[in-house]
Amino acid sequence: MLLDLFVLSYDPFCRPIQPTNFKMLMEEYVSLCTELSRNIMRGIALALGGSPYEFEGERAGNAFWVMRLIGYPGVHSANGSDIPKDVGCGAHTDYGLLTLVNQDDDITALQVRNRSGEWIAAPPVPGTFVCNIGDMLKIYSNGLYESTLHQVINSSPKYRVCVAYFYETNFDTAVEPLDICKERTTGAKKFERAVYGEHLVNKVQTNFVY
Ligand SMILES: O=C(O)CCC(=O)C(=O)O
Ligand SMILES: [Fe+2]
Repeated sequence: MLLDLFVLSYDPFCRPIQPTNFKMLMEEYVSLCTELSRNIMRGIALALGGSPYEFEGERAGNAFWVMRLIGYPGVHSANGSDIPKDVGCGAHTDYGLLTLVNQDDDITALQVRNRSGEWIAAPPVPGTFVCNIGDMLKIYSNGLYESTLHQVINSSPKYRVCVAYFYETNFDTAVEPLDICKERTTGAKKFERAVYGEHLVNKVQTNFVY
């Protein structure tokens, strides 16, 4: 994996003070993404047959969020034949509830694995986000929503920027299939209970090997 990574989360002291409007813009962006994610989750809760507020309160009321600003260097090759395949991000599923991916409009690098096991491109659609389902939503919905395997390969000569906003349950939340989702599937739970923070730490330790 080869990329430039900057991670923003709760800690306001981690935010750069240069350029001077960075902090203000990021805070505004995060607040809009949080509001949008909350509304998407309300729509999903309704679609699952629950109340719109199913994922609030104890479940994700005080949502944990992380935002990654990721830069993927462009690939330069003298003869076009030796393009390295490692400028990107390896195959993974996201950890939490939802991810809002805001990617450069003119580079197709994000790929998603479909049900037949093929990798298909998720080309940018200007003015839209790609919305990934995360592992916690897969568990809550008892598999009615799948956390999609995805990867990023930047084989373009251009530097690609992606801003990924992750909307997650509270760190200490114990997540298990909702009754309404069990009833709509086999009646039995397909996934064991997971504490979100433990799942996160475990995945980060196994996904990012230094
Ligand atoms: O760069 C992208 O398009 C997606 C990044 C991603 O999947 C992630 O940060 O989890
Ligand atoms: Fe991801």
